[in-house]
Amino acid sequence: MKIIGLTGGIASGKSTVCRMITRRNIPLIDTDLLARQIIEPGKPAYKRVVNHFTREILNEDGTIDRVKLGEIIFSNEDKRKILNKCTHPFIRMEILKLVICYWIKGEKMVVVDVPLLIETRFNKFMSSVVVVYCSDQIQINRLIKRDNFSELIARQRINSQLPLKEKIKYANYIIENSGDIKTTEEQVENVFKNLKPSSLNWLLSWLGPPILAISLIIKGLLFIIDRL
Ligand SMILES: CC(C)(COP(=O)(O)OP(=O)(O)OC[C@H]1O[C@@H](n2cnc3c(N)ncnc32)[C@H](O)[C@@H]1O)[C@@H](O)C(=O)NCCC(=O)NCCS
Ligand SMILES: Nc1ncnc2c1ncn2[C@@H]1O[C@H](COP(=O)(O)OP(=O)(O)OP(=O)(O)O)[C@@H](O)[C@H]1O
Repeated sequence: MKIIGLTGGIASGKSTVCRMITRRNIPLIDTDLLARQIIEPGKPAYKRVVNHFTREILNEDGTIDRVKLGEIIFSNEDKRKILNKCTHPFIRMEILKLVICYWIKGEKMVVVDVPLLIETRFNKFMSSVVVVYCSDQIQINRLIKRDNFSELIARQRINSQLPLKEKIKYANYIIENSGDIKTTEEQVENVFKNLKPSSLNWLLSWLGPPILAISLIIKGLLFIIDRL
């Protein structure tokens, strides 16, 4: 199975492109959604996050106030690193579980939408990397408009990630999303026509998920050994 990593910058258009991908009946794993699920009360990362960030980040009903947590971590790099440490191992495990489910179902391709694909070096586990790109000015304008941020806050959030100009260096395919939706849709069509696995390719890439699983298990064991 081919595992396609889709990434980009904040508000560069990943979700917009993902909607086009799911309309093509290609399975998609949305890591922003996984990140939301693993910090729900009772879920594995919840306790870790609350221990580090205190009950100050909780809503009255005990759920994590995502707006408050966002304000803390996007204005403080050390705190952002702490949140990443609390959440990323669990997100990786959820991705792995879903990839294996799709593999068992016999899917030939799965797209994993990971905003921090390059920053976390998760791109190494992907068959191909697709970067959704747009110009700096358009990225900031779209972010301000969508989330109602001031320019300062928008810049702070953009600067918390590797610049898009750096990310495209790791891309096998770039989707240029500075233009209109129709132009983006045409590029999505072309990229995924190219990525469609041939039968021979499919046979070879069948080994993808087990290799991903073994690599992540080794990484987990090394992490545990390091902490002993
Ligand atoms: C900080 C949180 C609570 C903010 O939640 P909120 O609902 O406001 O935003 P959402 O999750 O939809 O993220 C929006 C975008 O912010 C960017 N972003 C999110 N987390 C991070 C981070 N740790 N570092 C840099 N950018 C990030 C991504 O581009 C993402 O697409 C949430 O993003 C979170 O838990 N982040 C840590 C987990 C993570 O790294 N997620 C990214 C996917 S792996
Ligand atoms: N080609 C386009 N033309 C006009 N508006 C667009 C285009 N692509 C995306 N947008 C708008 O820009 C905003 C950001 O797009 P989107 O939410 O898809 O980005 P994202 O990369 O998923 O963001 P995040 O990193 O925050 O999850 C949205 O309001 C979306 O409607």
